[in-house]
Amino acid sequence: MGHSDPIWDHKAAIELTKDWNGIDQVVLRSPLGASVKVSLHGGQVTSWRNDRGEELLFTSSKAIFKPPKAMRGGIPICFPQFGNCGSLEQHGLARNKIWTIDENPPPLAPSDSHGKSFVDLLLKPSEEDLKCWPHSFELRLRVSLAADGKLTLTSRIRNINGKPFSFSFAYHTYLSVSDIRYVVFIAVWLTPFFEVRIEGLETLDYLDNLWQRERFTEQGDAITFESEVDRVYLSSPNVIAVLDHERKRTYVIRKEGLPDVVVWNPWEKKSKAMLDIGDEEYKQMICVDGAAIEKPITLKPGEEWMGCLEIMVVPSSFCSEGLDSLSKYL
Ligand SMILES: O=P(O)(O)OC[C@H]1O[C@@H](O)[C@H](O)[C@@H](O)[C@@H]1O
Repeated sequence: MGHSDPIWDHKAAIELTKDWNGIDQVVLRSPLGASVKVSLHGGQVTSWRNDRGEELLFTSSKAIFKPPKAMRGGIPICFPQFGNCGSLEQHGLARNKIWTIDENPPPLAPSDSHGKSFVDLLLKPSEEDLKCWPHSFELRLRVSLAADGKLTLTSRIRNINGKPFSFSFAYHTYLSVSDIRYVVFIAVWLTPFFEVRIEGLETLDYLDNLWQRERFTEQGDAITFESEVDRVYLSSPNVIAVLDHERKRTYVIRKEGLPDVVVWNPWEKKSKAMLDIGDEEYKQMICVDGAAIEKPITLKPGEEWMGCLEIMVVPSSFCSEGLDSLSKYL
């Protein structure tokens, strides 16, 4: 755990508390009052607030905060499997395990900690895990909060010894948005625009989980929401944006080592069938995950992979500044 700015009070920046289940969680704070909560259950970020105290991640009011299942919201980590593409439990084992705090992590680039509050977590397989997935790995996660409120998650996966292994990975990021169904009419153009849209995935190929992972090509301008969506966009640009006109804010997302983007919203029928999400809550959330799914990552003994996700929230007008311009906030 650390904070690299000696002027900022270390104790105020990082606090170890218990979550609702009595499981350890780490609270990171920025000098201006932004905060992040990370539970040792799953290494899951469960809250990210800006300096006005507004929650930026979605958590279901019906979320079940009880191990061994991950709670519905925040940023669960999917590893070593995404979805049900494999023999493991849905989305792999990492999100359902108790992680530890890594007091002595191998160094990262100075930019990963400079001016930030951060914590390093570690997951190693138990004997039980090795029976389901017989690979010696170390999964390290650094969660950091910058002074300007930017959230960064850096994961490193190392093959400790033995045989090569392959895995998929995703930061299953639940963003909190205004009603995704809303349409606004701009008087000048008289064209309907959705209040919430994703930019950066136009013209990409995607695998549609609602069509047995068949491959399609995105035709629309920006991605908007009118029904259930469950897609893996392939080989996307490293910066994408989620615009929320109603709340006048844009999530700018940059990823490294994570070529794919999962976009998921369960919509009405599926939400009603799920125990841990309110019937109407699908309107207030979208999952936009930085992921490596289509081409699993393979590590030989001793090799390490790194996947990083940065999210910044910036005030926005209705018209996007364009992704190149938005990148300057990261
Ligand atoms: O209910 P879970 O296991 O958290 O998964 C939620 C959803 O996660 C998405 O990422 C998957 O693409 C969906 O198919 C899945 O339904």
